[in-house]
Amino acid sequence: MTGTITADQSPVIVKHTKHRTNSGGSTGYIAQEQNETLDASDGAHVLEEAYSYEVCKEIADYLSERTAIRPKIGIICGSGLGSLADELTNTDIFEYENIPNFPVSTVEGHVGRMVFGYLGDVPVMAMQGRFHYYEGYGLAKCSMPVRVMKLVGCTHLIATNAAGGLNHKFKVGDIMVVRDHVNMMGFAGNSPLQGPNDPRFGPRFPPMTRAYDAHYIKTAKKIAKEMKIGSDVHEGVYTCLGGPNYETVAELRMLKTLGIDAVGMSTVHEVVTARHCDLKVFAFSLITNKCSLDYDSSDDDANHEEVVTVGKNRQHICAQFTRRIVQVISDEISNQ
Ligand SMILES: O=P(O)(O)O[C@@H]1C[C@H](O)[C@@H](CO)O1
Ligand SMILES: Nc1nc2[nH]cnc2c(=O)[nH]1
Repeated sequence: MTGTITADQSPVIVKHTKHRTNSGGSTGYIAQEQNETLDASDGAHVLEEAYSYEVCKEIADYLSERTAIRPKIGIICGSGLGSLADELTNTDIFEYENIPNFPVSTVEGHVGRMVFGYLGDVPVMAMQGRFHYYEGYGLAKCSMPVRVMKLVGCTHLIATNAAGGLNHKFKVGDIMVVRDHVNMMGFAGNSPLQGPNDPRFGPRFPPMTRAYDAHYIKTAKKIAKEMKIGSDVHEGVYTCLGGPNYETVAELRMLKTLGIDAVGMSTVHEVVTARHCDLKVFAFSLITNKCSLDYDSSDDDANHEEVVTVGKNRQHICAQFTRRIVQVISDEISNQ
């Protein structure tokens, strides 16, 4: 049975409230409609969009009240990888536009719906479409669904993305299991955790040294061998840039020098948010294009059509890979 939950079943509409964090008297942790720039006399501070614990809880409750599926694993489908969610059975589907306070997906290859269902026999919730900074959403808004997953009851996040390969060993269509990330946007002072901290989600200063669960990295490589795709599956370091433009040759050379194996426009802030609220994380990149480190190779400019096409071509293998990891995680959760 597949159910699509429509807007008319939605009594819960929570209005975002504009709020200045320096106005005193409250936590300053209230959802905002849009970025609000305070002038110099107000402290010359630009506020990010933030969703309060209460608003995230309302979204989580909205979903949980409309499905009987109780997932422990949340999945984010990357560009061209949305068909992962099409593999789910017995689904309850929520269009983003019908979920109170949810943003909408504006990128081709991101359908824009939250799908609850079963991958094999494991209940999961999957975002068929994520939110990117370049769409005009702040990082807190891009990552808000991760907190919703936590409040729905998830203990694990699987994040997938399409990325450009910098490591010369990577071929188009390969999978890079994310070993670690470099938070370039964080270096520039942009974090999904910016603003007042709500300890119900997690601590003010969360560690990131073990952001990607080493056990699942090992498990994924074992699964790859069992699937006889061991030589197509690598381990590496991912970084997210703001986009939407792809990188210059000089930027790519710099990233490679920094030890980065794949570059994209997502995932890092979702993982920071997930670790803040103590979700275990597994992530992988589908290498959809090789990054040009050479000015003469003008025929291999990155483009989104190629990204989505490679995603579609590799959807079957990515879905199988994900399904097997989900099964292992689920077995381990049951045996705890
Ligand atoms: O959502 P992901 O990170 O998979 O999408 C990547 C980054 C950009 O959104 C897009 C560029 O082609 O693909
Ligand atoms: N930033 C970035 N994102 C991507 N997503 C897919 N390919 C790429 C790429 O080459 N660069």
